[in-house]
Amino acid sequence: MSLDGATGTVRTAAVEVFGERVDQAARYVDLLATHGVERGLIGPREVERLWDRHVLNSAVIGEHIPEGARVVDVGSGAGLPGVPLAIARPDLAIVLLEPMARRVDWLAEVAEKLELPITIVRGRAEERSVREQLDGADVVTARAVAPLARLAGWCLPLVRAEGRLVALKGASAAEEIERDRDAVRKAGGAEPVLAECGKAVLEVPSTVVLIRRLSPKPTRPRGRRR
Ligand SMILES: C[S@@+](CC[C@H](N)C(=O)[O-])C[C@H]1O[C@@H](n2cnc3c(N)ncnc32)[C@H](O)[C@@H]1O
Repeated sequence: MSLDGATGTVRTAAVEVFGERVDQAARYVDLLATHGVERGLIGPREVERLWDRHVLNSAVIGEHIPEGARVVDVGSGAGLPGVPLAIARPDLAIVLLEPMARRVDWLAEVAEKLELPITIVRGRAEERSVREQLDGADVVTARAVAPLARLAGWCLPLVRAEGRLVALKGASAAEEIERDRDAVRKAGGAEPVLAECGKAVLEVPSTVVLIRRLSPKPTRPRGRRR
């Protein structure tokens, strides 16, 4: 399933998105299609659509990530979206956060084989030790980890004030925003914004929900009221 077997559209998109690092992306696709499937990290039926539905779809969220940002990818699993993002955007400092030992081992192997300068941390986003270690990120990314309300509660504490959560979502994104906007606000987020990315290169663009972390309100000095 390297780029040789891909359609012309996918090949053009891959070159556009990954540029001179397209071979590195192809090596990641091959790893997912072989060891990733053997180790149960990706379903066998996904192999046919690794490029468009997983790898390219993940990498294009970089459109919403500023140059040189410090990024934490929560719940990376097989490495999505963090690994394609790291390949497409070497300017980013990326941490992959994942609680399951088996998946952490896989991520470490991928990073080594692809020679990617990413950091892998084992833990859950809501754990105190993880918050202490990783807070202040410019951007937190997540795909298929939790509904928006829970995701905001887990991820926004890791984001610096005025930084953002970029959540890759499917067709349910608009409904999730309607349902969860109050919970997002309580978790310290601004109004969630629905956006598409990869429109110029993908047949089906990726849908993301963007949530800015609000700055804390200044506290009034006590005892000064007249
Ligand atoms: C359905 S998988 C999605 C993996 C990957 N993001 C993807 O799109 O293929 C959800 C992942 O989130 C991780 N996860 C679940 N709860 C988490 C938490 N509280 N903090 C960090 N990761 C979590 C799981 O271990 C799992 O790897």
